[in-house]
Amino acid sequence: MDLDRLVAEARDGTPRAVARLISLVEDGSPRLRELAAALAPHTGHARVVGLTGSPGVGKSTTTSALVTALRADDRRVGVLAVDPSSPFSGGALLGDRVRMGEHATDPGVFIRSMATRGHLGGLAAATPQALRVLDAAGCDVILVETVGVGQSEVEVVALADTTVVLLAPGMGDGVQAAKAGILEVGDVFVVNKADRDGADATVRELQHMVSLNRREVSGPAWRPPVVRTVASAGEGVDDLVGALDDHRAWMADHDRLAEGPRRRARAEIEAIALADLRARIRELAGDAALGELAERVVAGELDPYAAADEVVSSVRG
Ligand SMILES: Nc1nc2c(ncn2[C@@H]2O[C@H](COP(=O)(O)OP(=O)(O)OP(=O)(O)O)[C@@H](O)[C@H]2O)c(=O)[nH]1
Repeated sequence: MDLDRLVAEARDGTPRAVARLISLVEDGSPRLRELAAALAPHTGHARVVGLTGSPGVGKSTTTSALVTALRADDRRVGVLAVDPSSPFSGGALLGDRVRMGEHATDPGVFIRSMATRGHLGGLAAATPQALRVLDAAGCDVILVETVGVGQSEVEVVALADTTVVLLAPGMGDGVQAAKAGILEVGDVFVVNKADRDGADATVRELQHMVSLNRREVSGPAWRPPVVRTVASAGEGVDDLVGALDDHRAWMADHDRLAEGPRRRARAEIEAIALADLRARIRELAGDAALGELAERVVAGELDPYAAADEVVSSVRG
């Protein structure tokens, strides 16, 4: 496979090339190192918006409505749906095309879901790599959507430049959000299904929680807005786009635009390094040396920390 040609085709906006490159990422291809080098000169343009929220809160509907709004503004859009709990790639799943049906044939939109079947560094490494593929493909905005609100989902959306947390009235979502730690990562909060009873109460509860949650910071702090939407009717979506742009502008004004890319790079480097170390330790596991260390720990001659020190120093060596 000619990687340079694939990258060139992806840069021309060929959906098949983009899809193949993301598959390489997903599968943990041995050529990822080469791919990272080939993509590097063509990245750094896209802004990444993460969306998270409980199942059923309206993430897909909101994402789709956002795509419509961004396309009306002639921005090229990537959508990456990440499911940390699923071993299945959605790349070829019908579900995506159904979910994003109206955008499936728009050449200005790339839609892709991703699992990390073979990727050693897991999502922390795979997500930034997939984002770079979409960035190189010329996306102005990439929407990263996760399924659910568990810890790993929160970690994924926190890799974004702007993180959107969605809630809906009457789901006890505020409490759940606090538990899952998503109040800390939210730059913009959305109360979707604002056509339902209890929307005002949810907005108030959220505004209160967000104000309590504001950490002591030395410099000026961004105040996360709470936006009301009825995504299924497209209502409030322009306000959401406005809030995203406001956050972007605020970050630019405060010289903080590099924070997102830096966070992604850190997560990626750490994940790759850890995966590499783990692989080397596993290699050692087949080795007589590790068996010997285990024997000595069992016999009480060595404590496990000292044994681990020996493993680490032999991996280093
Ligand atoms: N009343 C109302 N219904 C909505 C609104 N937005 C979405 N829905 C409906 O809520 C249901 C769930 O929406 P999805 O967009 O699939 O929700 P999701 O959060 O992506 O759900 P998962 O895919 O399960 O994570 C669908 O039937 C939508 O039509 C809204 O603003 N008001």
